Amino acid sequence: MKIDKKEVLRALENITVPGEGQNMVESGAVKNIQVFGDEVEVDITIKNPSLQARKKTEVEILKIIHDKVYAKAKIKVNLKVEAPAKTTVNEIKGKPIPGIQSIIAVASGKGGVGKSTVTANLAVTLAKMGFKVGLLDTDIYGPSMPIMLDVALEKPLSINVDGKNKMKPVENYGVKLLSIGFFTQPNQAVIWRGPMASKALNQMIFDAHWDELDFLLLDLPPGTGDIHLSIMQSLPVTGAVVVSTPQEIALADARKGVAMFQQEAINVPVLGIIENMAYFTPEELPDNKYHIFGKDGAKHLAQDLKVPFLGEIPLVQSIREAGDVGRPAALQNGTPTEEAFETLTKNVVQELVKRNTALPPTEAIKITTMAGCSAVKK
Ligand SMILES: Nc1ncnc2c1ncn2[C@@H]1O[C@H](COP(=O)(O)OP(=O)(O)OP(=O)(O)O)[C@@H](O)[C@H]1O
Repeated sequence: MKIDKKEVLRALENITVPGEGQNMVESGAVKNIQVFGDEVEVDITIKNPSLQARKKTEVEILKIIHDKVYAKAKIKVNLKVEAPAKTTVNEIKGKPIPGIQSIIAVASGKGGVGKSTVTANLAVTLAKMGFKVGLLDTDIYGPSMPIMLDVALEKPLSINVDGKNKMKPVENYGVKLLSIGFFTQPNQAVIWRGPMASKALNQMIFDAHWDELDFLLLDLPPGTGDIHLSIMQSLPVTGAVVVSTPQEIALADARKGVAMFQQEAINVPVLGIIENMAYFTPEELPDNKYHIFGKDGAKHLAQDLKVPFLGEIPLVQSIREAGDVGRPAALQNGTPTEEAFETLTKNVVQELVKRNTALPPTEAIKITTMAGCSAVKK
């Protein structure tokens, strides 16, 4: 009996490789077929490396050739596995929050590096640029955003939306704000455990009427603890920025911050690193730069970690004062500070656009274990 190669091909068109949509001929999995009388040799390459997939492929090839071509054919299957290169892109699929285009998490490894100050200024700058902006202050350890946006004495109202009671964010300078700070007494130390905090955060996200937003900024608590994991678990974060000063100990923690977002279980794209307090410029000597905390530390860290460097913000007395009186410095007109925040904000938006064209949407992350997150307290 002489087997016809074309018949073998036709037979193989009836079966697929496990996990691949097209039949194995169409998908290109079948690389070669050789026939010698009643002997058939099939070379096939599959992507799925599991033993089950390899066995199934082999058995199905034998079966279909025996069924459709020749019941006594002597068949040899040469199976090769070529798993696709593991992508470093975000594999997490998106379940976006209706109406919210992008969620940007602002993190810092170390406390006090100016993460909240930078977040508040990013928010008002985005609003000045005409974007619809929301800001969620998730810093359970020290929610400072109500003060920075001068709404500390206000409270979110309850409104009815489609028959449901929703929390209406407080708004100032074109920025909608919800903060843990609205629900605690001003001098009350908030010592919340992860699950409590995450419940409150969930309410501020899903039981709030944010309406349409181009950007929702998240002011994360400092560090890389379980609250961060809780947030990543419940929110489709589009990208993260990490704020650091150029100082060595801040940089070491910023490195941990970047690593936290990049670890496999979280895998949120890092849009870049921001250097705050990059240098000091006295008001009376605006051209002088004193690198109090070191020079270009965060820039070098960004290069080292191969993430974008988003810009530097100087240490300026008026930035601190503006934060204290609740009118972010970026609201100034025509000052170098306003300019610095504008450049920074443009860079963040640019990186976000790049990210959105390169990667799929981020889904709320399903973390089942905290293993691998070295900074998580046991
Ligand atoms: N560029 C800057 N120039 C001057 N002062 C600044 C600057 N950035 C931040 N500050 C001041 O530094 C202090 C700490 O800033 P901020 O509260 O924003 O830090 P943080 O990183 O959010 O802190 P934490 O996360 O620990 O609450 C504040 O008093 C703030 O006004």
